[in-house]
Amino acid sequence: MITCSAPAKVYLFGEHAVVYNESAICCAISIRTRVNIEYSENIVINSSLGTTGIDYEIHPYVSAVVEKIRKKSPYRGVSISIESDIPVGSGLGSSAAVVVATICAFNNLLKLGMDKESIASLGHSIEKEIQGSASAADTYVSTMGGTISIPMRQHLKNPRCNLVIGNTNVFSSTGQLVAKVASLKTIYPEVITPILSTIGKASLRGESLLENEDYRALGELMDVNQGLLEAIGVSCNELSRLIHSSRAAGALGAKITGAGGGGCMVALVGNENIDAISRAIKNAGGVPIVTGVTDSGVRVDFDNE
Ligand SMILES: Nc1ncnc2c1ncn2[C@@H]1O[C@H](COP(=O)(O)OP(=O)(O)O)[C@@H](O)[C@H]1O
Ligand SMILES: C[C@@](O)(CCOP(=O)(O)O)CC(=O)O
Ligand SMILES: [Mg+2]
Repeated sequence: MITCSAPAKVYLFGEHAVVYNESAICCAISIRTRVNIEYSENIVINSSLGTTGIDYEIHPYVSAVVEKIRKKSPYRGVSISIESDIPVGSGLGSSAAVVVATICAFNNLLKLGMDKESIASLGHSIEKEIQGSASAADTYVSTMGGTISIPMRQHLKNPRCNLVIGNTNVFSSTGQLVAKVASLKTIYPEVITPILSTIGKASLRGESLLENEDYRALGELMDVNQGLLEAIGVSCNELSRLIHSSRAAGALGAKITGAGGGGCMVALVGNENIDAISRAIKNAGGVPIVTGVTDSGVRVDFDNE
């Protein structure tokens, strides 16, 4: 049996815009998905979503990994069992974490010799295939850990601040939200393209603010980024309520993380305000998760093969 795990992520800047090659800043966070794998007679995939074989309805991402790896290196069967602390369909990159941890598990079981760059790259091609179109951000950050600017794939300083996430518990599908932005961009290219490019500029400015540890300005620009996400139609009442409540309770900045339309927001928070902001999120109907950045990307947790 082999167990590999990979982290969730939040976007400080740049979701959606990054799909169009604009800049983004992502942080890997200390919430993980673990994938156990062992040889078996046939293919079994077990998770909180159900127990299946190759099944693109229930387990599209894991099924795609199983089939892609089989083409690279044929094997008879495996049993895959997934345990995850990452809420599914909520903007924290559960799809990327499960893809990357599953590839890593195969890499060790079948001794494929893939390095982290090739794990991230195969992960990205699978996100693209299942999601329709996808940036490299989620799979790259989940593979490498830390704070990373995309598309340059540069490691940045981790923010020395807390991240308080608020989950609306409203499920959203990344593929659908990405398609919604694509459709707006096709209908109103002269309006939507500059918004996406302004998000990219906020992210680039965010890189130097992070370097200088100017968290007040970083938070202010995260709020600007949120305004632009509202403009492209990826927020919702529940998210806006959590975002405004955490700002009122003293967050340095607060915005959606990930695809939006439900799922999670993230607030940048100084030490003194963690409790007040968690309470504000709860009172506004959300579930708070206090977390921080992890440098630990995908890793092998257990291997007795
Ligand atoms: N623990 C898990 N086990 C199996 N599949 C998972 C798991 N977590 C996520 N997935 C897959 O990822 C999909 C959600 O991905 P997505 O819509 O991109 O949302 P997000 O990545 O923001 O959580 C799920 O519908 C499922 O196919
Ligand atoms: C909206 C997007 O920028 C991020 C999606 O993140 P998540 O799947 O909602 O965690 C899409 C992408 O980068 O592929
Ligand atoms: Mg996803």
